[in-house]
Amino acid sequence: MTSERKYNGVDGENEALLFDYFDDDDDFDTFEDGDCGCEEGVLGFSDPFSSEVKPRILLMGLRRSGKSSIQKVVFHKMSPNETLFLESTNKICREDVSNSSFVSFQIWDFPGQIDFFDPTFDYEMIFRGTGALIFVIDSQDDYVEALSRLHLTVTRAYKVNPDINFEVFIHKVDGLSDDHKIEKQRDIHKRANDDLADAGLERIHLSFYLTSIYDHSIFEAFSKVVQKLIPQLPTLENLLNIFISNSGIEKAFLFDVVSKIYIATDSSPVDMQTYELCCDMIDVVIDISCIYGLTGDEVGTPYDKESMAIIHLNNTTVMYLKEVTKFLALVCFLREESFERKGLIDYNFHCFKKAIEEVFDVRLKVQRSRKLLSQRRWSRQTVPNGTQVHPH
Ligand SMILES: Nc1nc2c(ncn2[C@@H]2O[C@H](COP(=O)(O)OP(=O)(O)OP(=O)(O)O)[C@@H](O)[C@H]2O)c(=O)[nH]1
Repeated sequence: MTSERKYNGVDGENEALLFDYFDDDDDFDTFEDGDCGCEEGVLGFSDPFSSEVKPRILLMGLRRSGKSSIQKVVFHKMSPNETLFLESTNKICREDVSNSSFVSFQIWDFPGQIDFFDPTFDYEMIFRGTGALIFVIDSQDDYVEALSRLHLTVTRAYKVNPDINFEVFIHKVDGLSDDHKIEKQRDIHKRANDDLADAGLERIHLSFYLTSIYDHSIFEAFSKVVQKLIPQLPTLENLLNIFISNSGIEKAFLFDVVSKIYIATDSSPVDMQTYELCCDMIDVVIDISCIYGLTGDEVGTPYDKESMAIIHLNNTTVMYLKEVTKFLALVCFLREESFERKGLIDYNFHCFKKAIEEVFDVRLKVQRSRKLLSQRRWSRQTVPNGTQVHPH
């Protein structure tokens, strides 16, 4: 479930517009449209008391590095081949992703050609509210320019907000052999870190991922980026560890069904094949349910409380999928002999699900109390006839 909103262009003559929108020191998430001088619907925060500040993920990199394709494939189910026809982005595109209470963030896709460090462009405001900055490097192209751009972006961003997670996607690796991939990663890793060391900024941590939209690597990389932004991650991992160790399960993933991002898994290592099998299983469940699960004129994903699936693989492994919440599914791998105790697994799953609901509840309560607090703050700043008084 995604909603897309586009900003006015920021290249050429429109650059100053963006500066105007952000021309304030406060976090704009709490502003009404009128307060920050933005065009109606541009920022579109209809609830001025909203305390939910969605983590912001920026997609940056040179032109044609693949930023828009990544966004379209991961969040719009666009097939990789269709991205060949994507036009170059000439506006900052913001997208709200809120598939579940846990997976809730904004993605900002930056046009490759903007002069990000133009003095009229308020990059400080953008970096201040950012949780993760994904820098996409086209591995099939010469990456010298991309590396210097990465260095410039990271150092500026770090100055404004040292808490940003810097994620480097070494992208389009589908055309490279395995040896070549590793070699490229090593080279890019070394050069990027050497540049930072030369600038005396060794403390900046860059994470590197080999990605392609033509396989599951892009979903896996995005999963890891998103997981770092989920404050409840250790709790979720802990719950999954307890669940699998008491149920004879070998591996379990908590998936966001729509995007196929896994938001948590137990602490055993993840291998790519297992992850791919989970994604395929989700596709099968959704496809079969779409064909046979809908009764009439219903629209949307036929994923509900009844959704579950069991697949027996030919290597004595069983895959078990169950609905956890409206948007989340648990996908488990276990041996056939462990699956004989399905009753126990289902009971443990019931307890696991309840625990997840409790984690959601705590989050909701925190949000409500924050909202109440900010409402009180606003009403104190408002005189009886409703005119707003700006505090000095
Ligand atoms: N081989 C390969 N091609 C890719 C991959 N990802 C994107 N591309 C191609 O790269 C080209 C550029 O992709 P875009 O998504 O438009 O790039 P962008 O970074 O958004 O470009 P700008 O909007 O100009 O900044 C398209 O033809 C895509 O099909 C990938 O993983 N592998």
